[in-house]
Amino acid sequence: MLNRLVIVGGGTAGWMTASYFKAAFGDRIDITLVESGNVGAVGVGEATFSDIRHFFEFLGLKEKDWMPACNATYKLAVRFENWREEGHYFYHPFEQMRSVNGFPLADWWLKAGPTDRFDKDCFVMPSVIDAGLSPRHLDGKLIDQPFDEGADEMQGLTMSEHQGKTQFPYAYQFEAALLAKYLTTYAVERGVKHITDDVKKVNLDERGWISGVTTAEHGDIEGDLYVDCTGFRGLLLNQALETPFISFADTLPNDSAVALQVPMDMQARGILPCTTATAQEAGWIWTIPLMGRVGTGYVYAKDYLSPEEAERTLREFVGPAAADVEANHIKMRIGRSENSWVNNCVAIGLSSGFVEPLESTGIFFIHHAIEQLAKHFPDESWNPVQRRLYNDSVAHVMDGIREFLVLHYHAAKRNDTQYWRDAKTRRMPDELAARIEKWKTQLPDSETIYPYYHGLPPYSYMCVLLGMGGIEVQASPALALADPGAAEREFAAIRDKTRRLTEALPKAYDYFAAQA
Ligand SMILES: Cc1cc2nc3c(=O)[nH]c(=O)nc-3n(C[C@H](O)[C@H](O)[C@H](O)COP(=O)(O)OP(=O)(O)OC[C@H]3O[C@@H](n4cnc5c(N)ncnc54)[C@H](O)[C@@H]3O)c2cc1C
Ligand SMILES: N[C@@H](Cc1c[nH]c2cc(Cl)ccc12)C(=O)O
Repeated sequence: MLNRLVIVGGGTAGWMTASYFKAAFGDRIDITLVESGNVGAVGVGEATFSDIRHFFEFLGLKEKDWMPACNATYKLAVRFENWREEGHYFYHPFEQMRSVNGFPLADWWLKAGPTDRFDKDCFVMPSVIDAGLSPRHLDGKLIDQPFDEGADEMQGLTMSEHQGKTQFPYAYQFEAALLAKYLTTYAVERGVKHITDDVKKVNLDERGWISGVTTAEHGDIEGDLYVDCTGFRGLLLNQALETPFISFADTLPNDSAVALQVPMDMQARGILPCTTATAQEAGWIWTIPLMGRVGTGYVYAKDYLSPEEAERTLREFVGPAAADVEANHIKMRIGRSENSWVNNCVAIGLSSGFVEPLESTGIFFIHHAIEQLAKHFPDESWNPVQRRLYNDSVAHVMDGIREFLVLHYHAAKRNDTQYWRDAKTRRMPDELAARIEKWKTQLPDSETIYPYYHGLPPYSYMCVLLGMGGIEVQASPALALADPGAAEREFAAIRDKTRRLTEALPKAYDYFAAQA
């Protein structure tokens, strides 16, 4: 029975992988994780999809177990600021689009004669976020959602099995290094062997399969399946096995970032419970509120901006609080490995692929890859069909998210710099151009978005199209014949629920302070 896993790399990918497989297979799997004490983790990666709750549920962890240890907060949406024009913002929330008489409410919104805030008219959460509120009451009760932690609907489902059933109203934001540290303890307590050392050589047999890794001080480490969690360098998959990397640079130009971890009195500042993406002259700045600090960074294209200019802009954006904070400059490898599982090596995390952090998808990629590896875990036959099924699923998720991110830049109305003008004319994935033509006539639905599971529902595409404002969309002609009464009642119900929640819910900071 194949049951010896050797994981190289101890960032978020390495420790999520180690923890998950110990939770999945217990003592029936032998896991060694080796991580360098000299080569740091990338040091960012703080916001998630709401699906990450399946990961913590699978590990048997409740929010109260891990959130305080990771300075974590809730993320109710991504807030896009200044993507349409200066001063405009909209949300991409974790809230399903309601449907009236078979048409999405956004379609009725278009027919009714749009206001400038489709999100506040069609969803409840944007107003909850604007008010800086928590989605849980001080007693921990979640706003009326169909399920909560530990509910039957959460048990045993992978993310892909769960999508479309119910939409949990929030995701998480946490300090990446603290999560890796928390998961290290979780994994080592359950038997993972942790070695701090540098892998100096990846040894291949005559077939080109990995026979072991040689470390600087702990000799050779041998296993059955090797998991490359070495980040952008792809030490095992891309370097040792020479697996080609497919660049997405022709459609996603942002290849650089500069990050700051800014200590902050969050009680005085207050917590806006979302990740904010503020458009800039040559990219965008993320702002992620955590307990005790703010994570922020400028994601940009080096063809349009130098690292020095990016850092200067970021420091001006943050203000005096950034004065004594050291900047972390990062070169991002944008794209994906041709295959993430080759022979007996599987890459998970940045070593597998990455598409810039605009919608916080890096950790979603890790979680998806882990679930798929558990699903397709090999036996002695090393059935190539398992590898093919795995590689197809991982490639689809990355290719789908790539399309979704490219849509953001093509749909953004602003055109005040060469960067934003080029965003309109830059090549896009062939299929996306065809999809956009359809969406100009009919809002996205499950038939017209990227056809394979990639973690996003049609309403996410509606949010981008209606929020960014650069692509004209129209209401379904059929609505001209339909009775608007039901839609009007739905809009009124949203306004009523918004009023009740914004009157009843606690401030986000107050909720977390009460849980501490
Ligand atoms: C600017 C930026 C912002 C991001 N924001 C988000 C976000 O908001 N949400 C999100 O989901 N994702 C985000 N991501 C992606 C996220 O950071 C990564 O998915 C996550 O950190 C996982 O990284 P990793 O573990 O694959 O690699 P890394 O964190 O780089 O870890 C690599 C590991 O390999 C080890 N290593 C390297 N070489 C050797 C060697 N020779 N021997 C032994 N060990 C070695 C290192 O010590 C380290 O432990 C962001 C990425 C970037 C670049
Ligand atoms: N499965 C993802 C899809 C999703 C639905 N809404 C959002 C909003 C944002 Cl900011 C990211 C992702 C999503 C999930 O439920 O997290």
